[in-house]
Amino acid sequence: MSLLSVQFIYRYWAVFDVEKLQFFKGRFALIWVLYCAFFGFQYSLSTYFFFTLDEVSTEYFLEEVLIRYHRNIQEFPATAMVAYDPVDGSVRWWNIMGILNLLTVVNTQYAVMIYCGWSMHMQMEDKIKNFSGMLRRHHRQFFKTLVLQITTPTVILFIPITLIIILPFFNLNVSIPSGVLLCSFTLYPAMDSICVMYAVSEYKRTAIRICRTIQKVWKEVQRKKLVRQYQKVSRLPPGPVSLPLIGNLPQIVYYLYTTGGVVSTLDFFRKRYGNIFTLWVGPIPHVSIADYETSHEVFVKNANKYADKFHSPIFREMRKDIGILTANGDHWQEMRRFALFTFRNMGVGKDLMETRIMEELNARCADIDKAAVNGVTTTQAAEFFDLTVGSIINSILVGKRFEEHNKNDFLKIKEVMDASFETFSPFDMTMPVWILKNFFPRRFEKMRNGQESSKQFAAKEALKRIDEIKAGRYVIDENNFQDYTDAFLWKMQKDGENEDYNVESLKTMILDLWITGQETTTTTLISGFNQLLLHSKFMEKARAELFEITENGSRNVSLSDRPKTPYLNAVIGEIQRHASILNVNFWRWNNEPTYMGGHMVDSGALVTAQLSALHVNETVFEHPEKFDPERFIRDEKLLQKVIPFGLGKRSCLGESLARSELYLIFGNLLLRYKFQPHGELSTREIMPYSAGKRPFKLEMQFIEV
Ligand code: HEM
Repeated sequence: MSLLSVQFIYRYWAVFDVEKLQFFKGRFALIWVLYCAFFGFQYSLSTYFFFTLDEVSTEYFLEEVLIRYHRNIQEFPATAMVAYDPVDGSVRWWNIMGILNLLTVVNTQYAVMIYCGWSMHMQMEDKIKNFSGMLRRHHRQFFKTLVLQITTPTVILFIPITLIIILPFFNLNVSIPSGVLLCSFTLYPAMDSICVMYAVSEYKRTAIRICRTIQKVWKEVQRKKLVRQYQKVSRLPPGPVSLPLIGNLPQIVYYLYTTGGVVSTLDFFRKRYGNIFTLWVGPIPHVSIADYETSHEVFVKNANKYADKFHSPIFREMRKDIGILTANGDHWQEMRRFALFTFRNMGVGKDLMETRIMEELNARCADIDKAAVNGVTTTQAAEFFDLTVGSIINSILVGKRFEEHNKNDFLKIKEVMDASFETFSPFDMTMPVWILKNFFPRRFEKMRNGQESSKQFAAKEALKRIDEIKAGRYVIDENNFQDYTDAFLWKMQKDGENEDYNVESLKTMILDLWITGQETTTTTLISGFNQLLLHSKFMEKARAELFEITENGSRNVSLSDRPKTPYLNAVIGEIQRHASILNVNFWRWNNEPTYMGGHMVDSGALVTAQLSALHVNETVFEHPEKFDPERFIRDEKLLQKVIPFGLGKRSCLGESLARSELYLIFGNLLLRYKFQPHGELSTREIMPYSAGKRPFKLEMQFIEV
């Protein structure tokens, strides 16, 4: 403030008494500095002496500061003004003197400025009328600048400060929003320069020139981008008109809103632009293929080209390219090869695995039978299938089954994983990591911790085994691995720990296989029973077929029965087509320009076989919205066009296991029980806006046949 009042004095003399300014030449210019320093010191010393924290003010602010800022006021340097003693109401003169001193400093400056300013306002025009035109303009502009320069801080700085100082006098119980005040204080330096640029025409012209140059450069960049984007777009498969930088986001958001979900939006674009279409998500073109032939041509015939998946920045940061689900390159290849090899050795798709699946199913059915009242058990489908499928995958991975007595272990793993996945929103998946880390640090930490604890929970048994091996209480039988963990640890023992085989990648692999193997199969089973309950005639026909081939249910249905059950196969095919559990399939990088369905797709684009859009393509599946297993009886070849497990190098690793589970669970449950809904059935899509679907809430009754 004293700096501003110096400027007022200077201007005043420049107009009315230029002679006086001569006095301040050379070392006498220091007088201006001394003037400012004098008031500055007075202000600082009075703050230091009068506003030091004492017992009363500490006590007074302790709770308030703790509640508002979560800090203890005694732990950082602070000054405080408390006008009255909160206990006995006596005036705290020491603080009052400080306040009076501040007011004196401020008001002295205002007095000087008001006197100089008012005199100039009244008499300046008369005084400068004989000056040259340019000088007159300069004087006017400098005066205007000074008025603006003092008005701005008065409004955004001094009035709020005065309020803070004055209010304690009146012992008013008001809460001042300190965040807003701090913002307005910090605006001051910027406002000061803007005032000068606004009032002084030379500065104003320069500022406008700089802005115009920036605008020109920006336009040029946009024009080049637009041209490049146009060139790219004209070669890519068709799609809606895209804008620079944001691409088709406005259209995507609009159609998500108007059509009610991701699948209907993709279906809308497919109908409008054909079976292969491009959507620009931000600056990256995403090519969706929604017919079987082109998908096959791209992802099977040219499989090697499409092995690399696109992973969102946050997953790249957290997963460090380890595991299988969110990894690429040599490590991914090795992990996939090893997992397939191990699953095969453990009998996936063969008798050995059938025995494991049936053991789990029998155990669950025993629980159902035990709970039956007059042959009827009512249960949540999610609980039944979660436990069955979770137990299968857990026993394959770490050799531990879930039963009634340790059901809570399973529920805990699932709860931790669900919570972890629910923290990831589409926003987190698209934002660069530095933005999340710097602007949303708590959210970022929550997501990271969620991932870590999911990994820790899923791999708990494997970590225990490592300790047991070290303590000599467990020895791996290399001729008879009990589970995936045995096989992995054996590889680590044999070859030594290396960048592919180490404890961290074992933990990540267990988590990845858990995630991919559990929710997918459960969602399909629940969605399937929901449809069968809605269309019981198909359930009855499938059951009749099963009775016929098992001599009236005198034995279990086995995987070897598959060729003899075309109706059940058709029912499962239709369940998978209809459930189509991924709304959006994983994206792959297109690493070199390639023709797809007659269109050239540039390198750098993302491509996928859009399974959900493919499964509702009416040119392939007539009335796709209808649940109609008999479409596959009428046309046997149509079943090939249902591809719920994807295609090519990154297709589902657990396809064989999942197919066995679906066949044995649907087949044997239909053979053992009749089913009825308990409560309302749903036809509504769950989470239509997310990348994957979630299981229905389905309560049903198991009725002994
Ligand atoms: C009905 C059940 C299942 C369905 C519908 C399903 C579907 C899928 C789909 C669509 C993909 C992505 C394919 C692509 O990118 O084009 C996938 C990937 C994967 N699935 Fe499954 N899946 C199921 C069960 C399982 C099971 C039981 C496992 C076994 C543990 C499993 C393990 C995986 C893995 C590891 C991947 C990633 C493969 C990679 O990136 O290389 N899935 N699954």
